[in-house]
Amino acid sequence: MNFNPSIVWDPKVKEYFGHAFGAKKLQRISESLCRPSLKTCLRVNTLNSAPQDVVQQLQQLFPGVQPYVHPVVSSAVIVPGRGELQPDYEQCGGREVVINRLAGEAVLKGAHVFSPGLLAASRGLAAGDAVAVTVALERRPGGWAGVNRGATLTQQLQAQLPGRLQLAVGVGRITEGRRGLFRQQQGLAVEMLSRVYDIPACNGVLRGQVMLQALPCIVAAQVLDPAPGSRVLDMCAAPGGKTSMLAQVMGNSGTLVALDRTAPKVQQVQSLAADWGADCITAMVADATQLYQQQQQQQLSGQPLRAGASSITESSSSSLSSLEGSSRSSSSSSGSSSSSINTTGSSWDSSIDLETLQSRTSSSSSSSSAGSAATLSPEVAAAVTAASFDSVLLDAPCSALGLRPRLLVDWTLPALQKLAAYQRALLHSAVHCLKPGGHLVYCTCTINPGENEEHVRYVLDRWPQMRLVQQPLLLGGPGLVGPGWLTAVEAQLVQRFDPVPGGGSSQEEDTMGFFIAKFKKTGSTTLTT
Ligand SMILES: C[S@@+](CC[C@H](N)C(=O)[O-])C[C@H]1O[C@@H](n2cnc3c(N)ncnc32)[C@H](O)[C@@H]1O
Repeated sequence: MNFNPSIVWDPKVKEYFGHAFGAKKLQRISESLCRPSLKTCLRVNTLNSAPQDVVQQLQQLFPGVQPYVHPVVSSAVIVPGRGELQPDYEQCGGREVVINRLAGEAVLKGAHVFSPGLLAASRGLAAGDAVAVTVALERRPGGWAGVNRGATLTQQLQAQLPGRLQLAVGVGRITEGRRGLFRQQQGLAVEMLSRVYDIPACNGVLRGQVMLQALPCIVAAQVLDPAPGSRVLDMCAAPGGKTSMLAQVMGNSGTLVALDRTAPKVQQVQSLAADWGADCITAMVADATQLYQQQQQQQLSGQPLRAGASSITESSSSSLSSLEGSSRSSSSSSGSSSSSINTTGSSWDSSIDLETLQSRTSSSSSSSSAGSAATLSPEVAAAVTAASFDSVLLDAPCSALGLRPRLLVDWTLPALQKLAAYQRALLHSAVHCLKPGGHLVYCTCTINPGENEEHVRYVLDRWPQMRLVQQPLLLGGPGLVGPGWLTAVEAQLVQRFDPVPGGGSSQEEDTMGFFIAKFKKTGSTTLTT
């Protein structure tokens, strides 16, 4: 048993990324993506706590660990971890539990195993037994094809799950005997005794004083740098990490409108705002693609906004849901966009627009209203008017191909292209809501140039009023240069964090993959641009 994960890319995605990064760098990225960062980052709520005090409290919570305040980002505290380690599987005497991918990724970040993550276990386990914990990946060679939860790890099942032996994540102690383990639907199932990575579990610690937030996310909010008292729009806000950071930068003064597309997500933002005492935040349910589309349609048809229009619900902003679902199938129907070889020599097609996307997604689901103009509630329409924000943050829903650790990637190129079309619709809204003279920060947690540099090119080419500007805090490396991407000068103005140790501008960083661009709107735009 060992820990020897590898990312299996869809061949076309691999070709596209190989073209962007080169084979050697893609290999390095792939190796790091399946491993956790050894530098957990916590953001301190400087509205109520001093980073040095937080360091002292963390030292007491995690004896032997040496947390420190980040040398550049003073609101960030870094908690170092260790790995790779070699747990002693001998002590388990062949006893094993198999867990699913999400549970496996959580264990790599310092969690224990909870009941919903359990898939299978050896015969005859008793409460308190030490067990080897292995991970079975769905949908991939050597993965499981539908193991029933609660299955006994017989020789036959072991033979069906050979890949798990290279995904052993540690040794744990089970809380119940075999039957009890699977009877319970929630709660602790395996208390981890040793893991391949020793990462202090910081989730939920010092609530209200700190929150787990990757360093590039903190940088993104600092880069927007909204002035106290200004009007700020966070278009895709939940769970609210960056929203709360923006409130911090604004000194909790001014107006910070935070949107997300469903009520439960907006509640997450509200609850975080309450925990952090950030009362400049107004969180609202809205489909941010509609900020532009709806007003454009109303202008074209001369219709005022319908009074009493219902707010956006999950079903009415389902274009993204159906799109996310499509990433999990490699169906060629989702690829009906003709992938063409473009000038960069790769097979990325940036010509799909949201209308095409919506007509495709709505035709695949008759109940979906994705193809129709969803309505904004009158409250949102009143709060989010055209050209009224000093600063806009678009932390776009993305393929998350920078998040670590990630044991499985199932994105296809057509699915990534659809997602990019959706992001472009959000960019239209962002530009539309921004005041002349205002700033937009666009960021993602993906390495995919089609969701990053490609969109920067799109904005610059489409709106001459939008200029890339120098970012006040640069910890990442430059963007990608090339046709359809950036010029050498532009590349220096964006920042790209590669998800590898030393993947930013400093060898010290060990972050997730992330991308940040900052624009200034130098003149007004119209609804038809
Ligand atoms: C990357 S996450 C945002 C993370 C958040 N900014 C933070 O720092 O905690 C993207 C968010 O966009 C939201 N989203 C997706 N489509 C949206 C839309 N059309 N309008 C508003 N929010 C949307 C998703 O629900 C998700 O919460």
